[in-house]
Amino acid sequence: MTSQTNGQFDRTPLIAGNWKMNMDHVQAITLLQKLAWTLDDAKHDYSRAEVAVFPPFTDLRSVQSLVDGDDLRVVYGAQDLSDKDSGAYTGDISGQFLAKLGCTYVLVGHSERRTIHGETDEQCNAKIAAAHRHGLVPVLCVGEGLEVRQAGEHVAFTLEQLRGSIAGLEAERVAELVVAYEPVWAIGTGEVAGPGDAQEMAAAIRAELAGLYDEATAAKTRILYGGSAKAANAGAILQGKDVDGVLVGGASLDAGEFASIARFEQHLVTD
Ligand SMILES: O=C[C@H](O)COP(=O)(O)O
Repeated sequence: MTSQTNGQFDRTPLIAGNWKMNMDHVQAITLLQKLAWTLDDAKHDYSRAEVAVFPPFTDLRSVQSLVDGDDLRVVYGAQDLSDKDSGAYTGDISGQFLAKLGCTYVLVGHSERRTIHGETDEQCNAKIAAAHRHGLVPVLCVGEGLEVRQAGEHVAFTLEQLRGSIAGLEAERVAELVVAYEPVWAIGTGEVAGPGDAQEMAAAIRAELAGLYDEATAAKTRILYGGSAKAANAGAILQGKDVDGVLVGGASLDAGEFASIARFEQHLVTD
């Protein structure tokens, strides 16, 4: 079956699991092993959907050992990074350390970082630069809260976050960037934006990138949806032609459920 999400632009869908502050390093091994076995059993084709997990920092060395030791195809990243490379920044984690742990990706500006820790677009911008200094691909999270959505200002709000976070970025960096649209009101609530809402925002983000850069660059950026995504709704969400994957929180803690999301092509509604 041809992927309906990325066909003409050859964007490989990304199914990303953000474990948030769940799973210690022992539990991480069990969860990742189960996920890899489930995908292997299903003969998952990773070229049709890339699978990434984002464990807590303290799990990353164990995850690296398992991935390297068992030659797993699942890739991984961290949930945050410092905008600095080293120095007196107690509690912060350098992108240099993440690169050394084999991370491919790093989340930047997740709504929980923005709302709980007060991260600004300027800080996200500096963190994206730090990620690039260390060869990590940033997954930039943007999205509006409920009041903004109810006021009908969700597109303008989200695009402003996008512009602020990527200011000054070169086109080739934008082409490899992953943007995750996560409406805050849909995170961990069971409320899921409709497939139409996800596609509306993904298209608006792509159009904004095309305006800031050019069509060819914007056509390469992968845009994900996040917020109460699960196997039952992933197929519909991923029907959107500009939606190139999902950033999954709660449902990524269940290996079977997350593997089923990665196998979303089975859930696509075909004519
Ligand atoms: O990073 C993931 C998002 O915050 C979505 O979380 P959720 O799937 O638990 O709603």
